Amino acid sequence: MQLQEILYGVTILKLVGVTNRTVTALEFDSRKAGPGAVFFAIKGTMTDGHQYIPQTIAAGVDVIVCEDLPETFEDGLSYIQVENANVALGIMAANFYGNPSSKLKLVGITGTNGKTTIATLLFKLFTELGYAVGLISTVENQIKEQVVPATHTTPNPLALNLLLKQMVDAGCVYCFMEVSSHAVVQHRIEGLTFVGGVFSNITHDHLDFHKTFDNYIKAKKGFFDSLPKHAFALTNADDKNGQVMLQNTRATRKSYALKQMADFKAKIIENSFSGLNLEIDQLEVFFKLVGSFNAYNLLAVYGTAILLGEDKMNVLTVLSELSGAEGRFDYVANTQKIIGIVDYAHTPDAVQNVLSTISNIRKGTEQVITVIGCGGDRDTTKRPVMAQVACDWSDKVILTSDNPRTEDPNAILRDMEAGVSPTNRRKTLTIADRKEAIRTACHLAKPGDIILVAGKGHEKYQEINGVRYHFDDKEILTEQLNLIS
Ligand SMILES: CC(=O)N[C@H]1[C@@H](OP(=O)(O)OP(=O)(O)OC[C@H]2O[C@@H](n3ccc(=O)[nH]c3=O)[C@H](O)[C@@H]2O)O[C@H](CO)[C@@H](O)[C@@H]1O[C@H](C)C(=O)N[C@@H](C)C(=O)N[C@H](CCC(=O)O)C(=O)O
Ligand SMILES: Nc1ncnc2c1ncn2[C@@H]1O[C@H](COP(=O)(O)OP(=O)(O)OP(=O)(O)O)[C@@H](O)[C@H]1O
Ligand SMILES: N[C@H](CCC[C@H](N)C(=O)O)C(=O)O
Ligand SMILES: [Mg+2]
Repeated sequence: MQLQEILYGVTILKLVGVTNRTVTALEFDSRKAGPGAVFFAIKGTMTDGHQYIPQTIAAGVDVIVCEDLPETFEDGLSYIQVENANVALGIMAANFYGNPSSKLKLVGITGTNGKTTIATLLFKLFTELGYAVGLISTVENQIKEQVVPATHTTPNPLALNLLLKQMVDAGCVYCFMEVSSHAVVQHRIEGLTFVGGVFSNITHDHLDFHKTFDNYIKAKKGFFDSLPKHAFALTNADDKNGQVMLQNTRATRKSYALKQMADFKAKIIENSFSGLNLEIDQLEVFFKLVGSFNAYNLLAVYGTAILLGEDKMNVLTVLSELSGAEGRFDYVANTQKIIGIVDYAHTPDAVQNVLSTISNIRKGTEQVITVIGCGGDRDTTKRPVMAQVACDWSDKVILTSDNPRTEDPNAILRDMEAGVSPTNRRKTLTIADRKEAIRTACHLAKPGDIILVAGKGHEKYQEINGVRYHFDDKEILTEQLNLIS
């Protein structure tokens, strides 16, 4: 492809060299760049891509996109100075792959909790309704029935546009994708055309990256600010910041809520371990998903489907048959009727939602035993709060490791313990080995008790010092529950 075609829509501050040259690849990692590639020098959180420019030139790269031009230029090469290399990467990645997002109907879902659930339900719903659909999510990406492993919630612009192109080539009509706050700030979604945006909620998370809650709100809002006029923007009116999200959007504003006036309304009639009975748009429907927070997710899915022109009855009929996403309120029971629940709750709000759901459903005498840890190299301020919430809502809590990544697991546990009040201390144990923690919870449980293993959901690994060891909460919980039955 010609460089000048790929540059369409990019604001160039300064150009050195020609643009009528052929480009065969785009790359932002010097270690992968070679002849025919354009190298993007990105200022990251760990290092500055500009320092690798000489290496990429030595490897045969002949086009450099950067924010700071080098002091000297090599003959025959092209240097393109832009204000923000991430923005240029997004736009050029979209151009390079033929702007696939404009060739299907792309809907983005953002918010602290619920993105995977909403995106996955939309994927399943539209597939059942007979469409060819794509999915981009934390658990996995999908091109119709083909599964493509996910590395991020929202992939980098190159991986993202390649996936979208593969979806278009496979005949997909819709794509439902999660839009993380990191993706908005790092412009991973720059250059994409959305037909709709959905907001789930915003609570405490990722303050290591965004620094303040205000910045975090702005990041999520940035997605709605960038939506085009013909798109819809569907928000949760019950969330304190639901309206803020849509303040400056050009898109058509729509809302859903359980408590406020909204375009799409629902009421919880019954919430049990077998599912949710909702009154939705004056119809009473039973859904297989458990927990009042899922009433919001279901309503968001319903609203989106209606805004995309689907028939109300068809949507509700299919939706009532669907199960949720893997590792979200996933439960197993043994012959002694001990219930084990695996859930991806990894924020204070999600932990509280899951535990309050359990507490609303249980009959009263059973104990709730929670096994919980916090990830390393992530927001440290959520650690004591998550431990506190777990203690406040459980009869026993076992603090354990999540993905320590490069941190000392015991240091993470000390941060969590700081949130445990003196009165809660007597119901808390600390067992760093996650398998041992789950095993202990199973041994402490009596018939009828409920064990919640929170934080890792669908993850099939535990990351310790850069190595991912096989680890599956549901597998271990099932094995341990069977051993004692
Ligand atoms: C904090 C963060 O989001 N980091 C992402 C970011 O990396 P970065 O900005 O830190 O990059 P860096 O390591 O400083 O390097 C800067 C530049 O130099 C380049 N480089 C670096 C070394 C070298 O030898 N040569 C070279 O060219 C790098 O390729 C990069 O272009 O850009 C990279 C490429 O796109 C991502 O892989 C990386 O994700 C890391 C692995 C990550 O863990 N991200 C998480 C926090 C994340 O994105 N999570 C969200 C939300 C999760 C959720 O709540 O669902 C997600 O969307 O997944
Ligand atoms: N609407 C909701 N409100 C509050 N909590 C929720 C909601 N939906 C799901 N949760 C809780 O949050 C956890 C994560 O849900 P889900 O994976 O759908 O969210 P996510 O936004 O995709 O998370 P991530 O940012 O990690 O990808 C669930 O396991 C559940 O405990
Ligand atoms: N996708 C989120 C969730 C992490 C879940 C938890 N298991 C952890 O490792 O912290 C993140 O990267 O922050
Ligand atoms: Mg997700």
